[in-house]
Amino acid sequence: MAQRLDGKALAQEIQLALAQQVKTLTAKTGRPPGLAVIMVGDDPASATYVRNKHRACDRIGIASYGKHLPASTPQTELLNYIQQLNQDDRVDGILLQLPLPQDLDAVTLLNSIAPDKDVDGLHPINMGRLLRGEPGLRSCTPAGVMHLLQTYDVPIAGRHAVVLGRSILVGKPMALMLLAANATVTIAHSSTRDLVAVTRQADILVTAVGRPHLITAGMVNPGTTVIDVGINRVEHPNGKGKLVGDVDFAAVEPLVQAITPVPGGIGPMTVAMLLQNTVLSYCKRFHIDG
Ligand SMILES: Nc1nc2c(c(=O)[nH]1)N[C@@H](CN(C=O)c1ccc(C(=O)N[C@@H](CCC(=O)O)C(=O)O)cc1)CN2
Repeated sequence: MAQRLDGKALAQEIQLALAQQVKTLTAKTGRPPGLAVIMVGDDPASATYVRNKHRACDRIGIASYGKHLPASTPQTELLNYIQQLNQDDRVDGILLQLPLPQDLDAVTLLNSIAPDKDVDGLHPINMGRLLRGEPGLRSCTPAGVMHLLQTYDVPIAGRHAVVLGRSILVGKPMALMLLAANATVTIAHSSTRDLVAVTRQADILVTAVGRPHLITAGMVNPGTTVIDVGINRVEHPNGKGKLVGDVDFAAVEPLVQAITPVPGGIGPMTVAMLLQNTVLSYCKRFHIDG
């Protein structure tokens, strides 16, 4: 049976350590780190994630700012609000919760966040730094995957990592982070031919597609570490919703080296990395070693 990589437990450990660090830092500087989360519209899943982010901030002593705005909010109003937050000295991190309502231009809005407050790591400057192997704020989900792999001593250097999905939020930065850790990286996507042949070669398989049961027993090998980034809500026969990843967990778990569950895997690590990025950004602004 595979080793379960417990993201929930690791995220709790990280938050505990951050709480201690934030306490010391706040006593030193006289103000806590600040995070502004902007949510636009009423997507119920996003509302849950944003609420969880505020709660996590409260738990570890980060001050929460930000707003919940109606879906009808004009682009210019949002741009002005982001500018205000860019200039607000209490705010070290700004995050625009995705997805946005269709009428808004997410790229322009994300690009208007000051790069040194971009705790989501999605600004072209931070993406460029990742591409060039320079220090900078890293996207939270792939950073969480790397942290989990490193904590569980999963070998990366020289191994074949297959990343399924090519989004800006996960797939592309994930591939770059694995490459920076000296993996041989393949990015597979909807046009990849013979996907099974590709995934079967993976020492590390990261799937971030958003399709339940995409990864089946025939797509892995006994040495594979499977990282499931998918978060899909499916109907359970009892009528209640259930959260599943991209992997057919019951079928794949007995066949592989290690695997992350959903829930309890990469989701909680994403929030832990967001808090860590906020503290990093704060330390940088105060010229303190983080
Ligand atoms: N601006 C961003 N938007 C979005 C991001 C992001 O990183 N930046 N990621 C996702 C949503 N997300 C964080 O925002 C997120 C998703 C899931 C979880 C999580 O902890 N999931 C739990 C289950 C929670 C539940 O029951 O619903 C788990 O997997 O165990 C945290 C954060 C899209 N948008």
